[in-house]
Amino acid sequence: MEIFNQIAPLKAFIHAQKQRGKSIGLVPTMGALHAGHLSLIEASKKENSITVCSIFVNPTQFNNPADLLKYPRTFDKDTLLLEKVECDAVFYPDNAEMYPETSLIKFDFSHLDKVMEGKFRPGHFSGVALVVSKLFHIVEPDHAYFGQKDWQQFAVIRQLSEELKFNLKLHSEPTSREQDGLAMSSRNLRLNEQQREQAIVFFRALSAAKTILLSGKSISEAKNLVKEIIEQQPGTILEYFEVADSKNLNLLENVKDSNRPIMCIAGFIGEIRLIDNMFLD
Ligand SMILES: Nc1ncnc2c1ncn2[C@@H]1O[C@H](COP(=O)(O)OP(=O)(O)OP(=O)(O)O)[C@@H](O)[C@H]1O
Ligand SMILES: CC(C)(CO)[C@@H](O)C(=O)[O-]
Ligand code: BAL
Repeated sequence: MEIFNQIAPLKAFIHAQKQRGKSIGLVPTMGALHAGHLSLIEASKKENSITVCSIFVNPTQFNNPADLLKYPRTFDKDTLLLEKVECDAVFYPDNAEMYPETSLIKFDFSHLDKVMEGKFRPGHFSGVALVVSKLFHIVEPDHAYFGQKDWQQFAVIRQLSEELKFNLKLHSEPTSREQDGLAMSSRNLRLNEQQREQAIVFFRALSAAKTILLSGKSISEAKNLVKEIIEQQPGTILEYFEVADSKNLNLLENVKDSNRPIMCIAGFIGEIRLIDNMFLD
């Protein structure tokens, strides 16, 4: 497996592969890899001759400096995992390689980045869009793979890719879960044993909301139920629970107003912020 810290040699590698007619799959990550990330690598390997995984903890997408500081960094373990699944190349740049001393560009996605994650993490999606644009420019992939767990991120990147005419196909892969249902997440590494048990509350709340929504109850009844479930679990705080149209992210008051509604949740276990989501079908 090739490891690149710099853009120029990575571009030369990609160029040589493309000249040989190889297709390129890109899996952007922030490292601290888990089975969810590896499922994206597997998906890319199935459809491409060369898979590139990027590992970069992107400072411009962090609205909370403590979150950036404490973000898990496990590069040595990550490379072992990537070797094991036979990823072809890793791009592991530092901040200076990716950003000028002063970064000025900001993105605004109108409604798409004003709700849910965008509302509670101002500037987050601007930072995501900026770094993903850079990665798409550098790697020029034929396919790029993202996880359903960050559904709003996928909607924003789809808009970005359409508007900027990136010539690639985007894929959203299903959320990999622990045995008890907890969505795998790099931030789970920060949970202590008790918090790890408590963290299942978000999956439990989504599952309970799905059951009552499918039985015909209203979204406001589902919101009350979710609030109740989270309040009953000590050490946890609900930030939001919303039901949205999965394409345009309009928040719904009635599930019948969308062809494919998705329930999205975010909250804190102690100071660790986690998100999850579930489709209603
Ligand atoms: N459980 C999962 N199953 C499938 N894909 C996932 C999962 N968790 C994250 N991903 C995807 O992996 C890619 C990289 O995500 P990232 O490195 O931020 O990991 P993460 O686990 O989401 O970390 P965190 O949420 O703590 O930032 C994203 O496209 C993300 O949606
Ligand atoms: C897409 C991404 C790698 C951009 O930094 C990040 O937001 C993530 O890991 O989901
Ligand atoms: N997986 C989303 C990246 C973030 O939380 O910043």
